[in-house]
Parts: sequence; C-alpha cells; structure tokens
Amino acid sequence: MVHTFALVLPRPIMLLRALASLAVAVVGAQVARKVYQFVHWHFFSAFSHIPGPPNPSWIRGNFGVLTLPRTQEWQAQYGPTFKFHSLFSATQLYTIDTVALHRIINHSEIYQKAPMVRTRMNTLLGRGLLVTEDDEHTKLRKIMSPAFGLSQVRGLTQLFIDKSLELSEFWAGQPAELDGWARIDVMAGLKAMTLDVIGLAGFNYSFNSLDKTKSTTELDSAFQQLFTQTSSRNLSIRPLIRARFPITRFFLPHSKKLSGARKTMDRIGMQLLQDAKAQILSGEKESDRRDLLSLLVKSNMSEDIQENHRLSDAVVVAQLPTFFVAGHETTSTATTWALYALAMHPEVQTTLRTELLSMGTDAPSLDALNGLPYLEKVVREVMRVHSPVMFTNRMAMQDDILPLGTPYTDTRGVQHDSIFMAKGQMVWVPIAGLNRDQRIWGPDAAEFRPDRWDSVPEAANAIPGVWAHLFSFLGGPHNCIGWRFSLAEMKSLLYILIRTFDFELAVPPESITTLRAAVQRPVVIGEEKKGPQLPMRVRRVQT
Ligand code: HEM
Repeated sequence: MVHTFALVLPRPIMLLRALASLAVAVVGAQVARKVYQFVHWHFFSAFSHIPGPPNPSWIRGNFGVLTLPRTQEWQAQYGPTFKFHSLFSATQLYTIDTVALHRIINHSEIYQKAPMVRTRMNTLLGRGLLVTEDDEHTKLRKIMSPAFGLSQVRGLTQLFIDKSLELSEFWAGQPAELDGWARIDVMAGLKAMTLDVIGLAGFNYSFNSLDKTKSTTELDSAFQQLFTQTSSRNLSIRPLIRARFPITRFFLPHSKKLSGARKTMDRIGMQLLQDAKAQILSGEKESDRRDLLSLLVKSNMSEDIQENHRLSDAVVVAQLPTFFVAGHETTSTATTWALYALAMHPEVQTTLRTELLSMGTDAPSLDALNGLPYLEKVVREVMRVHSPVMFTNRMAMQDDILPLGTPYTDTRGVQHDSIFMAKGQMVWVPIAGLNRDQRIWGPDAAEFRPDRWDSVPEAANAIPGVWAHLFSFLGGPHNCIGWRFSLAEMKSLLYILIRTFDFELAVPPESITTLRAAVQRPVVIGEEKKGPQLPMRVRRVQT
C-alpha cells in the first residue's frame, strides 16, 4: 500500500522527501559524532584526567568567570596547564607553557582557528587574511607583507605624526574649565585618529573621522554598523547559532543591518579597486608602490595565473573590513591604556615628557622615535600589562602530541610531559596570561613598571612572540601583520600627545573596568551602556 502511494507521488515531492531524509541523516551523523566526542573526552580519554576547576554550569561551563584574575588563581592552583569547561561543557585546554605554546602557534597546519570562529568572522568581516588558513593564507600573507615591512612603515611615520597633531588640535579646541582642564573621552578621539590612519595608509580612503565639520562618509556609517556587530556587547544569538550549527544557515538569514553594511562595504571596496586599477593602467600610480591597496591590485591584475598569484576582485575587496577593524581597534585600545597607565603613574608621565621634549622637533622620523629609550620602555610595559588582545583560541585539526616544558600531574597522580590532543580539541591561548606570568616577571608581574625593561628576565626569552619578550602580537605564521605599523603609530601618538598635554583620570580609578572580550577596552562602572570609554582631564602642558 505504502509502495503504491509512493509511486503515485508527484516527482518534486519525492525529491523533497529524499532531500529531507538526506538532511536528517547528515544532521544525525553530526550529532552522533559530537555526542561520541563529548562522552569520550569527558569520561574515557587521557584529557578527562587533566586537572582543572570544577564545572559550575552545564550550559555556560566556566565561561562566565573566565577573567584574567580567575585564570591566574587557577594557574596557582593547577599549574601552567589545566583544563576548563567552555560553552555547553565542552572541555578546553588552557596553557601558558611556552614549549606547548611554541608548538601551537608555529604549527598552523595542526592548530588553526576553529571552523566555527572562522565562520563567524567571515560573516562579519568577509574572507580576509584573519580567517584564511593553509595555502590561501600563505599566498595572501606573501602578497601583503611588504605593505607592513620596516621601510614602508618608515615612510608612513609622517602620516602618523600629522594625524596625531590633528588629534591634539582637536582636543586643544575642546571646552575647558577655568583651571584649563577639559574633560575628554580619549578613547573616542584615538579611535577616530587610528581609523583615519588605516583608511589612508591602507586604501587611500579618507574617513575624515577627526574632521567634525565634514559629514560622516557612507563607508564610515557602514563600518560603524558592522563594528557594533563585532562588539561583544552586541553579540546576538543568531550569528552564534549559525556558526555553531551550519545547517541553520539555510533558514536563519543574516540580520538586515549586517547584510546592508556588508553590501555597502563591498560596493565601495569594489569602487576603490576599480579606481586603483584605472590609475595603474593610465600610469597615474607608480608601479613600485607598496601600500596595501596597490599590492593587492597588482596581484589582482597579475598575469601569473600558473603560479596562482592572481587575486580575484572578491578576495581584494574582502580585505578592507578586516584591515579597517584589525588596524584601528587594537592600536587605539593600546594607546588608551597607555594614557591610563601614565595618568595612574604621574612620575612616569613626567619622565617620559622630559625625554620627548628634549627632542627639538615636531616631526621625528621612525628611527628618531625608536631611539628614545624611555618611550620604548613605556610602550613595552603598556603592551605587557595591558595586552589589548587578551587571548585567542586554536583547534587541533589532527591528532597531535603536545610537548610541555613543565609536566602536569593528572587526577590519578601520574606525571606527564606531553598531552595527547585529539582532532577537534580546543586550546585557549592566553596572551595576557603569559605577558603577566609571575614565573617570568616575578611577584610584581601585574604592576606597571617601565624600568623592569632595563634588565629583561632570562625566562622571557622563551616567549614565542614576533616582538621579542612579549606575546601581545602572537608569533608564528599568524602573527600580527601590522605589529610594526602599530608600534610606530602608537609611538607617534604618545610623542605628540605627551609633549602637548597633561593627562589625569576624570573618574575614580576603581570605577574603571573592562568588558569580557578578546579586545580589552575600558568601561566606566554605571555607564556600561555608553560602551568603551576613558574619560580623562586633559590640559595643555604648563611651561
Ligand atoms: C596594539 C595593536 C595590535 C595588537 C595587540 C594586535 C594583535 C594581534 C594578534 C594577537 C593577532 C593574532 C590573532 C590570531 O591569530 O588569533 C593579530 C593578527 C592580525 N593583525 Fe594585529 N594587532 C594590532 C594591530 C594591528 C594593526 C595596526 C593591523 C593592520 C594594520 C593588524 C592586522 C592584523 C591582521 C590582518 C592579523 C591576521 C594575521 C594573520 O592571520 O596572518 N593588527 N593581531
């Protein structure tokens, strides 16, 4: 009877039924694999015997309390390597063991950003450098690296200085009290300055964020829209579900705001690309230019198809949002923390100012900036104590034996000098945790003390960072491509701002906290709705 009925069903319905059965089978297989992994890792694998804090919630795991002080307490209790529970009680390895971290960040064929994380980034920012892996990543990195090399950054220093001067003029024009102090949210100004810089330096695009007389550009509005979506306060559940359960992407579309912002960015990106191509073809643009857009466009126009060097239009356009976000958010956060630290340590602010004022120029070269020893110590200490990017994660894409410098003792009392990482296992890479590790920096590791850089502890040599002795820009093939750019920009900002202004906090220090997110930005307790900010009292240096 059933057979007869099936035979008379119209073809489209039979097709739909077959597709539905297939979808159920695929989802069923995925769920079964996840359940198997979960049970195996939790109860039967060697991983299940790694010590770590108890799991307070099956849904949130230890996620709700995963702060720097808490992880430091766990380090003291369980050692540099332990296990914790993330969302839905999935186990995750935490390690500040430099031998293990060295392998994790240098073997990017084994340890990669988890597919779920990449999907989420892809949705927000497009298929930029941040989300690519393997050959695609190597190719992009090779093309773009010259835009961030020393000689290119040297050439950009005048732009960093000019934009820093523009910011200082903007602040100098803010209404002040009778005593000369003006109350300013320094983070807002620094964000505007760094966005202007990456727009011009990377893509020859003027955001004009600092020029309040000009109206906001279309790209700026789209960017702000996109940016609020990337902020941790605005994480809606929809993208998380889409990233975690790929099948839901068929029936859960992106939010309208996000789709609209992405469309605008893609359209303007395409226009910038077409303009740059036309300029190159007409000979208006010199062919040896090494700014990011020129390098991307040259690869886009390359005839070297055999070598697979040609980049599609879509890949070029996809780099814009990535660089706009990665290129301004972090540097503005780092410089905000620098001003915070200098306000909290007035004696350091005075010493720095004396050094900077000893230079008789408003337009120092990069070499001159790099030749200022106290500025170097201050910047290093800011990047150590206030690492703007707190952490990142990696997933083992294949089984691996992870070596450890410091063995751990499992819950049965057995000592191990390595960990078996099964394919799919996640590891937390604690950037700030390692930068403040007391085993390296001593008991005062959390204190801001620039003079500690006079004699770097021997143990800091083991930190596998691209910028020696610090993990702030990570290391290995995915190290921060913009690290030199960022340091030069930050030094230029401090050079101009500290020579021009005195800085004090405008709110009590205990009212400043941070949101729990990968990028640590300050917020004022009671004013969380305003988002990240740092209100300061700013006054022209009294001579
Ligand atoms: C203080 C400033 C900065 C800090 C602390 C910082 C930190 C980092 C870190 C930790 C990573 C590795 C992320 C991971 O693999 O999980 C990274 C990657 C990256 N950063 Fe930065 N960054 C800064 C400034 C910049 C600037 C100014 C740019 C661009 C102009 C930039 C562009 C990128 C890009 C494109 C990547 C991806 C690199 C790759 O995967 O090959 N960053 N950054």
